[in-house]
Amino acid sequence: MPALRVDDLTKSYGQTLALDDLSFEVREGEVFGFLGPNGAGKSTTINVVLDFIRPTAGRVEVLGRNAQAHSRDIRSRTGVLPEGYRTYDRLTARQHLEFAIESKGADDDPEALLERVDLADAIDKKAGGYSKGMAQRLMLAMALVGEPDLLILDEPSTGLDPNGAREMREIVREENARGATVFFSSHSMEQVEAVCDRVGILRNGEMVAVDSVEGLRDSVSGGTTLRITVDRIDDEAVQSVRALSDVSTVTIGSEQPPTITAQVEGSKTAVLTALEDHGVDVRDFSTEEASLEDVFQSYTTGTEVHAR
Ligand SMILES: Nc1ncnc2c1ncn2[C@@H]1O[C@H](COP(=O)(O)OP(=O)(O)OP(=O)(O)O)[C@@H](O)[C@H]1O
Repeated sequence: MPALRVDDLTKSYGQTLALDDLSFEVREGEVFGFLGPNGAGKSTTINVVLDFIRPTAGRVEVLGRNAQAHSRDIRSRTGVLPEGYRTYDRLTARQHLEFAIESKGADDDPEALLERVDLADAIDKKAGGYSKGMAQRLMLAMALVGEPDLLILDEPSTGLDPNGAREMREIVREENARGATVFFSSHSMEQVEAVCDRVGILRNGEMVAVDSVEGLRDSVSGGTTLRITVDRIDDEAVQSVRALSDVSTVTIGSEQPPTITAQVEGSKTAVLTALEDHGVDVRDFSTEEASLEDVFQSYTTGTEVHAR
C-alpha cells in the first residue's frame, strides 16, 4: 500500500487549471521530494491531500484511505508543516505544543520536541517575538507531535538559515529512520538531493518526471562534460573528436592554452586518444556532471540543458 496515491487529480480555480490530471504515488517508508517552480501546483496538491480544498476531479488516498471521506483519521496520523506561518502571537512555544499534543491525543514532552528543533531556549517566550526561522522551527516541532506515519512538509526550509536547513534535513532522516514516510515540497533541488529517495517534478499542474536523484540526473545531463586543455588547436583533431559517436557537442575555447569542451556519453578515453593520434598534446582534462539545478531547470523551463 502506498503512503500517498494521487489518481487523475484535477483542480481548477475558475479559469486557472492548477492541477491537470495529476497522478503519482509515494511509497510507504520513502522520502519523496515534490519539486516545482512557483505556481506549479504543489500547495494545491497538499491542500487536496489534507482535504483543505476539494478537487475538481480525481481521487487521493492517504495511508490507504480516501482523503475526502477519512480526513479526520488521516490528519491524526499525519504531521503537517504548512506553507507560511500559522503561529499565534500571544501563545508560547510550550502552549503551541500542548495544544497540538492534546488535539492529537498524544503524550509527547513539549521540551523534548523543542530540543529536537533547537528551540528549547524559547519555550516560554511568546511566538509574536519569534524570528521567521524560530516560527518555522516551532511549526516543525508541531508537525512531529504523535510520531506521525506520514510527514507532509510544505517548503520546510523557508526562513531557515543554512544551519536550520541542515537540522531540518537531519530531522527528516531521523523521522524516516523511525519509519515515517516523508513528503516534502521545495523549489530547490539542492534541498531535496541530500534526503530524498525519489523526486517528482511538477510543472503547470503535471508531473513531468519521477525518479531517483541519480536517475533524473542521468536523464537530462546529456552525459558528462569533458574539458580538455591542449597545447594547440588542430582542425583535423577536432573533426575526429566530432566524428565520435558518443560525442554530441564540441566547443573550442580561445584562452591560452586552448581548451576543447565536449559532451560525452560514453568513453572519455576515446576523445583523448583521438586528439593524441593527431599529434595534439593533452595537458590536462576535467569532467563535470550536470548540476541538480540544471536538471531542475531543464524539466521546468523546457530548455535543453547540458552539463557545465
Ligand atoms: N485560492 C486560489 N484561487 C485561485 N487560484 C489559485 C488559488 N490557489 C492557487 N491558485 C493558482 O493555482 C496555481 C497553483 O498554485 P499553487 O499555490 O498550488 O502552486 P505552488 O507550486 O505551491 O507554488 P509556490 O511554490 O509559489 O507555493 C497557480 O496558478 C495559482 O495562482
